[in-house]
This record gives sequence, structure tokens and C-alpha cells, in this order.
Amino acid sequence: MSAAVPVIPFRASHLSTNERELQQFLLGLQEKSPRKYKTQIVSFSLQLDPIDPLSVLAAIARSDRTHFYWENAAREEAILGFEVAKSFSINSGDRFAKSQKFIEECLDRTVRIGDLCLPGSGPYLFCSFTFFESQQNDPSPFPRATVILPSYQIVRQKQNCTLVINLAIDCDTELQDLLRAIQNKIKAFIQSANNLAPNRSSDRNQVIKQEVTFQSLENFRSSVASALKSIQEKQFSKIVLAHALDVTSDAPFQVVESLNNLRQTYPDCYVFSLANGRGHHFIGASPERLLSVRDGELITDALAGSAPRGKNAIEDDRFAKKLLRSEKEKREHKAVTEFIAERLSQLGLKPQRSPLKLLKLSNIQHLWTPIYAKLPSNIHPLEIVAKLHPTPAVAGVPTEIACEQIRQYESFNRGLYAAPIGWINYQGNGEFIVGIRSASIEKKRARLYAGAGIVSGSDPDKEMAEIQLKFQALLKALL
Ligand SMILES: C=C(O[C@@H]1C=C(C(=O)O)C=C[C@H]1O)C(=O)O
Repeated sequence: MSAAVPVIPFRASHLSTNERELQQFLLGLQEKSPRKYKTQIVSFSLQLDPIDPLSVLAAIARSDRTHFYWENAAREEAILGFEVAKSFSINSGDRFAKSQKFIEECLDRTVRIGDLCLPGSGPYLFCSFTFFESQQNDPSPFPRATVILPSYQIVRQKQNCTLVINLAIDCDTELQDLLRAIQNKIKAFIQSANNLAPNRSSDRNQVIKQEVTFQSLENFRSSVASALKSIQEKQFSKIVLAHALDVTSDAPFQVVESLNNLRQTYPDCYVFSLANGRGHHFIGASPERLLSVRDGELITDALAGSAPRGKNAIEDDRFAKKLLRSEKEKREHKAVTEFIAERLSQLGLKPQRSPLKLLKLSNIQHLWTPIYAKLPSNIHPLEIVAKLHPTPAVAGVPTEIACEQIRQYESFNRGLYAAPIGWINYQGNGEFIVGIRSASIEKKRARLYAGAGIVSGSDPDKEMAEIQLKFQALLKALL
């Protein structure tokens, strides 16, 4: 559907002055509504004075409100979507193809108005998928596939902010009431979104830390030892085993404060939060990009092989050199690069690998190979997600056997841990990360996840130290 352009209040602060024109436009749309769809969507992009989307989240967050938050502090990019204009979720098979169909249909029924030259303008659809297509243990609070077109979306790119309002309109929609309600809501969240303080209450930190014991990690160590035996017997060559750490606090966890901590400590990671509107959150700071598509350029990261950061530059350099030279770590890493390159080639793409480098985060460093490819417009980002997930960075080699074994070894449901989470916009650009370094949160309870890749030559004690390091970093951010 082509984008019609009415008289437009391009700035959110001027919305009320142009209310009548906007209402006329929507009325015309309502009257001429094509019969193909009962409900049409109007996606309205406006310039917003610079605002921190996390402070808007602080202002609007409520346990019954769905949201999607995404930030890469180093790139000075943040995206917030909240409330639901249109959504799709399934718990059955073929989830990537069905999600793609929903997105295509949703965009087909959307009329885009406003200033579409603004960065981050037009509708974005937010997606999450569980690690496994079928869940065995307790059901996850997040379905196996969820796609949401939010009612409100704020995108910040450096100092530019864009507000997108997505309105679902059918012949019964009372336009005047709808427009008034929107204006009141926008006024309210802009007014109450103050800058966030740079955080941290050390008392709370104490409370949580005291309750956490790492005893259960013994099970992790014995799983690693047993997996190593199977690797020796050549049942598989790599497996990524994870552990879930349950933490309770005497007060509800503060999601926005935790996100604020995460973005300050991990500016190079993707900080994210998903709220399902029923009190469950999934948050984290992931260093691993499953894919990024911008104007026909695809980037995906092979990230596997780890070492701690040193206490000073000399020690750090020693750890880095050891990591870059380690045959075992390089084997673990190669399993991922080869898998990604092969899967992209199966889609007819020509992947180009960058030379091996290090990704240094504040607590850990990883072997990292960015992989690039030109992406023709007939390949949807979700087709790539379907092809790549799960990579050997979070599952193993061969994939199917590793996944079967993961189910045997891990007594918890992975849910969204290590699973694809991301967004796709109307231009076909999008980004997905792998949901690692993450926690699911419900009121006073949090479940933290951490995993490590096991190959021949892995040492159970070192793998245990690696996941302990990952847990400690997350615990610190949760306050
Ligand atoms: C599985 C996780 O991380 C993965 C495992 C890594 C490793 O074992 O070296 C490194 C990066 C990630 O691909 C996790 O953090 O939970």
C-alpha cells in the first residue's frame, strides 16, 4: 500500500495543533478502507526532542504493560516499543515462516505517514523466539514465537529521536477519542521521563549476594565431565552446556535500574528487555549478534572461545595472547565460523570472513569473527534467522545431536536464553542478537543463565570458572 501524506504535525510537541487535519485524514482512510483488511494500521512518524528511551521505559513500565527495549550504548542507539497495536504468537511448528508471513501481512496493511526521512521512522516489529521449538519442561512465559507491532515506538540514534505511533483502525474506531487519548499519553510519558541517575544501591547488592550459593554448580561440572567422555567417544564434537541460577531477593527486582547498570558496564553489548505484560521480563546484555541487515548488507558474528580480562594491561595482554594461540579455543571458535559460512552459502550467499579478532568486554574477552555478505532483497531476515539458529556458539556440533544432549543434561527450560531476539523494520532492515548473558525476572525472583562451549581438551574447572564469571557480572547488574 502506498504511503499517503496528509497535512502533518512533524513534531510530537505540535501534535495537538494539527489534530483536526490528522482526524480528517484518518476519517478519509476509514471511509475508503480497502476491503482486503478489516483493520488498517496507520504508522505515524514524528520528530521528538532528544530523550533517553530508557527514561521513558522507567516512566511507563508496569507489570501489565508489554515492552521491548534494545540499546547499543557504543553506537548511541536505543529502541523502545510499548503496548500492542498488533501481535502474533505461536506455540506450534514452522514458527519462523509463520512469523515472516505475519510481518509481511502487517506491513501490507500499514499506511505510513509523517516524516519518513527521520532516522528510525516507520514501523518496527519486535520478535522473540525460544531456544527450542518445542519445550519439554515447564512452559516458558514467552511463546515459541512472538512478533509485536507496538502502539508506541521511540528510536534514538545519537541525538536524533523519532516517535512512531501505530494505530489499528477499523470502521468502528472513534477517531476523536483515540487521538485525544494518544496526545494525553504522549504528554504524560514525555513529562515524566527524567534523566536516569547513574545508579547503584550497595545494600541491595549485599542482600542478593548473600542468598546466592554456587553449590549447584557442582552439577554443571559433572555434566561437563560426562560430555567430555561422549566427545572422546565421538558422539559429537562440541556442546554448549548452560546452567540456571535462581536468586530471590527481599524486594522486587528493578528492571530499569538493572538495564541502566548493564548499559554502563557493557557499552559494546546489546542491552535488552522484553516484558510479556503478565509480569515476566527477560533482560540481558548480549555481545553476540546473530545478524544485522542494513541496506542489503548482512553481518553476523561468530563468537566463541573465552578468557577473563586481566587485572592490569600486562595481565590482560597475556590472557589475550594465550586465547589467540590456544588450539582448543580456536577449535571451539572454528566450529562456529564454519557452520555460519556453510549455512549462508546454502542460502546462495557469498560470506566473507574478517580476520580473527578479540572482543573485549569489561569482564571477559572472546574470539570474534565478523562475517559479511551481500543480501538480495528476496531473502527475508527471518529466513536467515531460521537457517542460523542455533549456531554452535550456543548449541554444538552436530547441531541436532548437541540439542538432544542439551535436553538430557540441562534440567531447566532454556526459554529465551541463547535464542534469537530482535527487530525488523518496514524497509527490511533488522537486527537479531543471541539472548545470552541474560536473566528472566518475575517480581522478587530471578533466574540467571550462563553457558560455555565444551570441546575435546576442555577442563571442567575452567568451564565452571567461566560461567561463574558470567553469573557474577549479571548479579552485579541486578543490584
Ligand atoms: C553460551 C554462552 O556464551 C557462548 C560461549 C562462549 C564460550 O564458551 O567461549 C563464548 C561466547 C558465546 O558464544 C553464554 O554466555 O551463556
